[in-house]
Amino acid sequence: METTPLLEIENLSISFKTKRGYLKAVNDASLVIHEHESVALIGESGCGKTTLSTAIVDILPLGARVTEGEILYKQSDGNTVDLLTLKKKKFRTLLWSQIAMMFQASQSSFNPVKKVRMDFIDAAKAHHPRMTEKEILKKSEKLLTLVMLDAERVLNAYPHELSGGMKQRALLALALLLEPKLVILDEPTTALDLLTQEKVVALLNELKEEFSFSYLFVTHDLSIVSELADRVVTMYAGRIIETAPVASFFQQPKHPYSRGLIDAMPKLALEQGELVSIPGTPPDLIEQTSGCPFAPRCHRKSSLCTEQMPPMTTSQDSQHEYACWHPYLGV
Ligand SMILES: Nc1ncnc2c1ncn2[C@@H]1O[C@H](COP(=O)(O)OP(=O)(O)OP(=O)(O)O)[C@@H](O)[C@H]1O
Repeated sequence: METTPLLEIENLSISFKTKRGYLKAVNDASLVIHEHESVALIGESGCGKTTLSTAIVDILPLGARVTEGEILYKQSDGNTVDLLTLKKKKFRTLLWSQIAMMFQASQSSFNPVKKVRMDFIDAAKAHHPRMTEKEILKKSEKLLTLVMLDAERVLNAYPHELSGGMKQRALLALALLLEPKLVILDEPTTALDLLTQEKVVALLNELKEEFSFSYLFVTHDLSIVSELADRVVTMYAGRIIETAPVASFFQQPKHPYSRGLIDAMPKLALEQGELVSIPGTPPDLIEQTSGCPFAPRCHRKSSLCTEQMPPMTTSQDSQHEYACWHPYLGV
């Protein structure tokens, strides 16, 4: 595995201004994505996955503000820039050409009154004005075929003429058009039926091999994580609480929350026996407490847990990083 960092998120905090006060959706999060690496961001609903990933591509929702941190990106020319302080114009040149995204809401990003071909042509022309339409369409056809679509039909269709699954795959082809180095996918398979899900996961793996880019993908589905990720990052209450290589994550999760997620996973749990859900619900992120945010739901907690937030610790074999006073060690 190549270990050159492509994206380094350092001590990132993001708050939403709400009627009840500031809600800290991302809290001091640090995360590295290496070149050619596929990283899965997991955690229950509302733990900050989408907020963190939208910050990378500068599409934070209204009311959200980065209060601290850096997002360092190594550009194709080798220079590193902080995406958070980059001028808008420069940022736009990076977007799609080096960093592409496919978000839950992005199915509606096709222009509803134009044929799909125009989205491909406009995207390519914006970055490569000298590319001819013929060249763009040839490349688009190749990519659409790769994602198992009838290229001619899709390019000549209006978005509403395509099913959800077709649109999702067409978006993937569009995201790859400019050969980005990093692709950010938010719930890439959520809108798809099981069979199409399997195809898309297989396809994402193939595409990664063919184009050797990096993925950051957000998902609730741990079975996809096991098939697609090289490394897993667990978030809870806006914090990153564990990161580990995928095999080690599933075999020996250190943080009780990661273990809880695995035990609550139907497909994986059934093979091993019982399926157990995590009691309770994530905390209100407006009320920040000093201890570990998972403590109220954790069966391993001690008084220390409710008093002090555990620091990020590296496991003895250097495989895991976890923030827990009472991790599962030697399992
Ligand atoms: N527009 C908004 N205004 C106020 N709070 C928000 C807004 N969007 C998200 N939040 C809050 O920020 C926190 C993190 O939300 P986020 O959507 O990033 O979580 P998530 O892990 O991606 O959840 P999901 O898996 O459901 O997409 C949650 O507490 C959520 O309620």
